[in-house]
Amino acid sequence: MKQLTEQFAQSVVRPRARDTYKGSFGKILIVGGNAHFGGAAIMSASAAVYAGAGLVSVATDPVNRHALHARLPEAMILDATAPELETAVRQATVIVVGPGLGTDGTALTILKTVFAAVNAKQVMIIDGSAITLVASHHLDYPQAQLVWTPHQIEWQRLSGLPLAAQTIEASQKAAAKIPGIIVAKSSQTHVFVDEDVYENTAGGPAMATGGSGDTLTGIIAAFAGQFQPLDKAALAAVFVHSRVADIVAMNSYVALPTMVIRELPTYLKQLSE
Ligand SMILES: NC(=O)C1=CN([C@@H]2O[C@H](COP(=O)(O)OP(=O)(O)OC[C@H]3O[C@@H](n4cnc5c(N)ncnc54)[C@H](O)[C@@H]3O)[C@@H](O)[C@H]2O)[C@@H](O)CC1
Ligand SMILES: Nc1ncnc2c1ncn2[C@@H]1O[C@H](COP(=O)(O)OP(=O)(O)O)[C@@H](O)[C@H]1O
Ligand SMILES: [Mg+2]
Repeated sequence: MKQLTEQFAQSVVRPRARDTYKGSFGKILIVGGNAHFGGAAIMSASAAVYAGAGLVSVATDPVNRHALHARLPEAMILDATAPELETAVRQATVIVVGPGLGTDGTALTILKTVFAAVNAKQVMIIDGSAITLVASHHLDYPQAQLVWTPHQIEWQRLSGLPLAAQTIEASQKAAAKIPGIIVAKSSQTHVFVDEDVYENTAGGPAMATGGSGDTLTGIIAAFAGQFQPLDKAALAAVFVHSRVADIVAMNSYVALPTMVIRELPTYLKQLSE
């Protein structure tokens, strides 16, 4: 098993080249946030912007429009149920689907539209409700470069492994049957990439608060848009998310997602130097 360390993240997060523009750092589309879980999409999008993504759009329930614009004017917005969703998916380089999407009929229709529109060159991060929908509706895996970010119950749904049976060996076996990178989140997150297992060395119980996973999706998306190859970008994102939470937790009982997001640019600057 390999360890995810700061040294590794440092090798991925490099200073920005001078001859660049916003299009150099990824065009991210976040698909999520129904009328109840708008915050999840806002946290994912905020994390993407603060982790350096070039352009971020959010396809969400229109009820979230004002909240998103007020919290994050850097992001663009579209109605997830409108025909523009398909075009937005085609134009993105990285798509996040699932944070706060919900699991009702509308959510399923949105997810199917996204899966049908992606192509093999695009990166897609599948999280939260989208994982639950894939498992419960036995959806075909989409043709894209996939990163799955299940928590333990979502991993149970996707892999069929009950929580108590989720040993590293069993999870690795199950991960091998699913295309893409699996970020199996828990108090001890493991990442499965091809034959390799990576163990996160950062993070702690201050992260046990709603929205921590939504935040991780935005960081992975931003890194996928900025750094290659995808496996290194995703691994570095997992470490950075937890490390920044540890830094916040030095002076705070809980590492709220909004606090972690705010600290990202400072930590990334230090890491890149
Ligand atoms: N502010 C917001 O809008 C938030 C929206 N969220 C969204 O809500 C949707 C449902 O996500 P949930 O994860 O709550 O729902 P799930 O339907 O996946 O529920 C998980 C259930 O399993 C239980 N559980 C036991 N062990 C667990 C473990 N190790 N990790 C996680 N759950 C464990 C929980 O108590 C819960 O009852 C997702 O789309 C998610 O993105 C959440 O991220 C919370 C914050
Ligand atoms: N006790 C803990 N120790 C370390 N990391 C934790 C702990 N509790 C939660 N986390 C991290 O917080 C995140 C929670 O993700 P998730 O359950 O999907 O949250 P949400 O859906 O509410 O955003 C994961 O990255 C997980 O590893
Ligand atoms: Mg989650």
